[in-house]
Amino acid sequence: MAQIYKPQPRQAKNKPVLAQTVVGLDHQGRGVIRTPQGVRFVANALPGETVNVMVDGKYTASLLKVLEPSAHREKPPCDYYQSCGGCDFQHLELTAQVTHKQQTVQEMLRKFAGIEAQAWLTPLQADAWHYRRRARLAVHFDRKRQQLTLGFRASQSKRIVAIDSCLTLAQPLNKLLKPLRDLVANLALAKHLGHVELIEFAQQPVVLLRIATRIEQSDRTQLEVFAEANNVAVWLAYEHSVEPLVATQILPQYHTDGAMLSCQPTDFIQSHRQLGQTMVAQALAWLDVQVNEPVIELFAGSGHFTIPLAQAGAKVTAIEGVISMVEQLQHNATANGVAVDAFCANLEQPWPQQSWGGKTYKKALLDPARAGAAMAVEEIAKRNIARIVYVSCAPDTLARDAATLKAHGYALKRAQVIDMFPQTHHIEVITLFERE
Ligand SMILES: C[S@@+](CC[C@H](N)C(=O)[O-])C[C@H]1O[C@@H](n2cnc3c(N)ncnc32)[C@H](O)[C@@H]1O
Repeated sequence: MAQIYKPQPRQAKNKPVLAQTVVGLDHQGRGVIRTPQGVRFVANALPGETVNVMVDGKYTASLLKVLEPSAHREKPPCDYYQSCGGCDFQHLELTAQVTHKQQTVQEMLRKFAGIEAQAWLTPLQADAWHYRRRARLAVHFDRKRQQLTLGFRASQSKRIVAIDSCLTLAQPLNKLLKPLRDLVANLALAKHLGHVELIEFAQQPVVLLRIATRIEQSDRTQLEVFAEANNVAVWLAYEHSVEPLVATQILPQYHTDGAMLSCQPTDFIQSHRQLGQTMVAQALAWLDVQVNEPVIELFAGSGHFTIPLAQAGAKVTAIEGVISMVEQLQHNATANGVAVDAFCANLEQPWPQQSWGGKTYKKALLDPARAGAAMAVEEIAKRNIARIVYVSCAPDTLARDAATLKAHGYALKRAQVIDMFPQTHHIEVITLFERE
């Protein structure tokens, strides 16, 4: 047989294996080590552990072996844990997760705002498994192999990890994973599907298909059979609109503290099936709302805090940036027999141009997205509002905004972690600021 030259596969560059002690945990839940080249962050490593690592980036190293484990290390119960990008804290015992979350907020407030909370309340916790009421599943149809993959993205990657079950997903959604995959694989639509969302609502779960084309009748029929068999509502989200598969389908509903609210399935809802309501009750208690007191609520969504505030007797002015959510909030107020002034505005802009910007408010409640509320806290502070409850899902922007409030004479009276995202490093915290 003729000999031909075959190139050898390129050897991966030999990188040294280092034995290191983990000296801390960063705000993304990664272990911190000090190597001769500088600080590196190591996913899955815990403080106090001795580990073998390989430096694989300017700021990162990968964990090869745990030589001496931490007393807080747990065996992750999920089969997909090493590959799926959804959870990153299953290897850490739950109490230690929550302690770490509180310490992270404390450190950020100290470092970026020079602030200590006057009191830290015991963290609010509920189910730590099967708690998530919203999930986005990635879909890929391999045309060559005629094969469908439905699952979560791998960590830091576009790769999809096919999953049959998820330990953090609410059970009514978890049960849908297998039948949903079988269904989607048979749809002509599978090739045009952006992704699929599963959302748990009060009446029944919603399966939301993000699609780029109109659907064929054969797909429609299959989806109707699936909806009936699994007691779910199917909704279709196009680029600029969302509609139910069945025209008579009513809007989904969710519970808030003392009320039932409707929303579009594409609207934001709090991710923990129990702690959403708990958090509203806590915010109302901390605001200590009095009857007829003027309260401004920012980043109001479809009324999750607004309606209970109005039910408690406050005269609420609610601001939200998405017009359809403002309309929904108004509808929810009417349906629950309360009056609310709701306005659509971009809260990154100053308020003087706004009709509601010139009114007097005694108290404020804000629940921004991760970007925080830089402009809104400037505006609140200028108005001499006595008491502010700020709910945050990002301690870095909370610390930045807390610095603004401190500069205007506010003190951080109380803070409390709400464990809204167990088994992940994500943090939710509720804070109370008052003028000194
Ligand atoms: C974390 S959600 C909270 C929603 C609501 N408070 C709840 O509990 O369901 C943040 C809300 O702020 C809105 N939002 C984000 N950026 C905004 C902006 N620049 N101006 C006004 N609203 C904004 C979003 O549309 C979303 O409804």
